[in-house]
Amino acid sequence: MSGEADMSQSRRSQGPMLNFTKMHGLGNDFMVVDAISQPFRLRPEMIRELADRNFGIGFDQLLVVEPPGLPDVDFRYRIFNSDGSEVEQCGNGARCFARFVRDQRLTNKKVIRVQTAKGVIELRVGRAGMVTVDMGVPELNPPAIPFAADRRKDVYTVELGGDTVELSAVSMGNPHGVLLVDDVDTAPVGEYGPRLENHPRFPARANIGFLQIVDRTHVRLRVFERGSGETMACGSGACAAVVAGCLRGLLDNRVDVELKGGRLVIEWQGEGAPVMMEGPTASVFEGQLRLPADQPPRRRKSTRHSDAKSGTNRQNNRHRQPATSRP
Ligand SMILES: N[C@@H](CCC[C@H](N)C(=O)O)C(=O)O
Repeated sequence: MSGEADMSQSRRSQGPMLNFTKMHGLGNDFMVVDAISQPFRLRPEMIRELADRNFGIGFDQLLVVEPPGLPDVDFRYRIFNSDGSEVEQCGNGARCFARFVRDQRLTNKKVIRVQTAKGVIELRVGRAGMVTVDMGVPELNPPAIPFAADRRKDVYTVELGGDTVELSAVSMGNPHGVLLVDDVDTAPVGEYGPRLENHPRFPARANIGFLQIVDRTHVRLRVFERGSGETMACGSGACAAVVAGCLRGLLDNRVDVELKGGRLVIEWQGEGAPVMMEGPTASVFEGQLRLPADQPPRRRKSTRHSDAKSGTNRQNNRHRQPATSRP
């Protein structure tokens, strides 16, 4: 399926066309763009317009594929929330990213190393669209999350305008607060989500997870995402929730996380170990949209040559600084 979006009503003059792919991981949906062959510039207000589900394409996050800026890394991965803010991590997006770079034949590797704003993550492509992501070691030290606290604890008490809530604070590259609830279906996601997202104890804002323990290997989870609102699934939120549940002694090392959009398998062996996330990816349609006129020059089109040694397109292996897309 393919389509063309005309976003020209908000534009004075018209620029080149941009190819994109609409994808999702358990209903957490993305617009994914190859900015290696199509360097582009989008301002935050344009991202907000494109993300709009009535007036735009509609997505939770925009994912941008760029050339890496480090040696021994295949790509750089940039993530923008639907409010236009650039963020450090997106777990469901990372799986879709892996599928996208293979579908677009930007690489034929099955293990792909990707530079994010918070370090390098490794993506492993499996069968039938399944991808496993090494999401790195969770950060629990309050200033690094960032979360305001005088010392590290597994559970913090937070004042919320007259109420008090208990939450765990975890960074998976991006900040998360995780609350335990009896039943996700009746959890106050719409009320507490935005208030905790913007709580002064999370100076960079946060994603807020509502975690129901079913048993030691099975949980249910809803996540109110920073900059996007409640989504059908949040991969980094699922990782943070399992870390929080393990820290409280409630979970085993391998847990099925049931989200509105489906199920992820999360594994964590404990302090100092990376969190592994396994789940599906889906490609929905390809489209084109016309960019505003103020775009960086396009590179000359050339045939893609697969590098026999690395498996990644040679063009991509040049370590270019700085970023080619500047939303
Ligand atoms: N949907 C994501 C997380 C996207 C970023 C998040 N909203 C943030 O601001 O940190 C996931 O699957 O992890």
